[in-house]
Amino acid sequence: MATANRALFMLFGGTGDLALRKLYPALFELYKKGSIDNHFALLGLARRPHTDEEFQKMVLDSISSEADNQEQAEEFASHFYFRSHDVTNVEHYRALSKLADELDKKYELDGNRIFYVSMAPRFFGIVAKNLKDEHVLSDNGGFNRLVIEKPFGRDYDSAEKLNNELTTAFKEDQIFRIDHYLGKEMVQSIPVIRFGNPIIDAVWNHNYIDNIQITLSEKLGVEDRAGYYDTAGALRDMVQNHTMQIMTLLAMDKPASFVDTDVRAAKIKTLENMNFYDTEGVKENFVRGQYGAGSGSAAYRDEPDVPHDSNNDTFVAGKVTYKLPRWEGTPFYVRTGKKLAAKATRVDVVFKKDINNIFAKAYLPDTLKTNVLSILIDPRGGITLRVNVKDSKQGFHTETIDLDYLQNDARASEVPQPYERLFHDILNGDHTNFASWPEVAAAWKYVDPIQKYWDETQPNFPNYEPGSMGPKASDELLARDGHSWYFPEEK
Ligand SMILES: NC(=O)C1=CN([C@@H]2O[C@H](COP(=O)(O)OP(=O)(O)OC[C@H]3O[C@@H](n4cnc5c(N)ncnc54)[C@H](OP(=O)(O)O)[C@@H]3O)[C@@H](O)[C@H]2O)C=CC1
Ligand SMILES: O=C1O[C@H](COP(=O)(O)O)[C@@H](O)[C@H](O)[C@H]1O
Repeated sequence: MATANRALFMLFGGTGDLALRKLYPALFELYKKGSIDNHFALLGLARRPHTDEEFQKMVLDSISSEADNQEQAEEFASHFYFRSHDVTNVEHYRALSKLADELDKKYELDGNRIFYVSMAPRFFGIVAKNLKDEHVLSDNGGFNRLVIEKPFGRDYDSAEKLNNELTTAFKEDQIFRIDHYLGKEMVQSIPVIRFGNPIIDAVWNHNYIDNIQITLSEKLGVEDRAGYYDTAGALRDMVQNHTMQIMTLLAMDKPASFVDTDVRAAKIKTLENMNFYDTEGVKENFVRGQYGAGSGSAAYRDEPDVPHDSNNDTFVAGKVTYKLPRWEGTPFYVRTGKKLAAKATRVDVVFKKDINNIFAKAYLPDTLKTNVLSILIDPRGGITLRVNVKDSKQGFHTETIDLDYLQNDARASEVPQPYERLFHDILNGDHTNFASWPEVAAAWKYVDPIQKYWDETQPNFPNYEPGSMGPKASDELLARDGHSWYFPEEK
């Protein structure tokens, strides 16, 4: 049985989509597992008024598919309180402090407070400042932790400004920047696959690895999020954060230990050692795309709330290289986009082929293929290793087989959702699965010149069909190096 943690959660944006769809179900899972028990309370905050009872009803509805015991669900929901609160109104914070003290006393929370800001990013800084200035932070020996949703800025300058605002009120070790991909089971498995297996650890370098491919592809389009997405685009929405975090876990040198400070140090070194591109580099190494219409599906420019002349990117592919000796000459290809052929988050590690192929000399055609280690993240976790074997026919020929591990239904249903894992880490004060400021800063410094060049040049959009794997330029990017995307695999 896990040790229960005590805390008061203050959720700014407590009636919002994220809170109701993801955060309350995640907390309920922790409650069912005993990671939080009767010593917790959650104060939901938003402008429109609701009674505690109405709010508890919203919470009950939001956890209905996780609840197999109504009594337990109601007991959980009874820990939820609501206050109408405008985050821009300083006076509203004064009442919060008193209420927090009362809840602290009622539930014996040891003064532990978690401030979760789940609202539009323009409010992140002001909430942090007001919490500090209006003395809502606990001062009786408990912890104060600030959780910030994405996006963390829209370029380096805005991210730095936001970070300065946050750090006038909270110290770096009190800030948890959410990247929900870091809460995914198979993303967290990457360091174990690499450093927990000597046979993999030993070959994880440019001597053996030809290239690494990272794909975050979605079947869905922009849906109803054009207001945000059309001002962001795939580069900001998916590359600066999720893709870079996955790539960093793949590229980092072995941390001194797996405690959060050591993991962060290894990640920071990796991010700061990417080869940052100038304009020529961007032109050569990054391509963008936007989906057009096709097979009954609307073009991006015809989606609700998208301007008809939008040049926003719904697809990005790029080639990333490092200054690290481990990766000399080994490119990392990344790709992400909407309205693609499949929902697939995966890593394909393509190994070098043995140049001294003794079989080719003796037995005619060279049918050996490269070894490929695939780490499957979504929709189903798994690992596949492509290896060469002798086929079963007369004579001596080779074929490839896949050594496959795919989570079965039972295992998949046990896997905690990302927000459940991340809440667990926040309660335990573990920063391993959260981005530190230097990581965020380096990622923005990498992405900014790409975005700048794209903002200054006219793309030829739309340039890919829904249901494809993006524009032709994405394939050409790899073809230039004599490579091709491994996924979807040719069978
Ligand atoms: N929804 C999602 O799937 C995802 C969301 N995110 C991030 O999570 C955050 C929240 O997103 P989401 O839940 O979708 O947003 P919503 O628009 O659904 O919710 C916003 C919440 O903030 C409240 N709010 C708005 N203005 C104020 C104010 N001035 N003072 C107090 N409360 C206010 C709203 O209630 P009221 O209007 O009553 O004040 C509502 O509860 C964003 O940073 C987003 O980028 C990240 C990944 C996925
Ligand atoms: O952060 C985001 O992620 C989702 C994709 O997340 P996933 O867990 O379903 O892979 C993406 O659709 C969204 O645009 C982006 O903001």
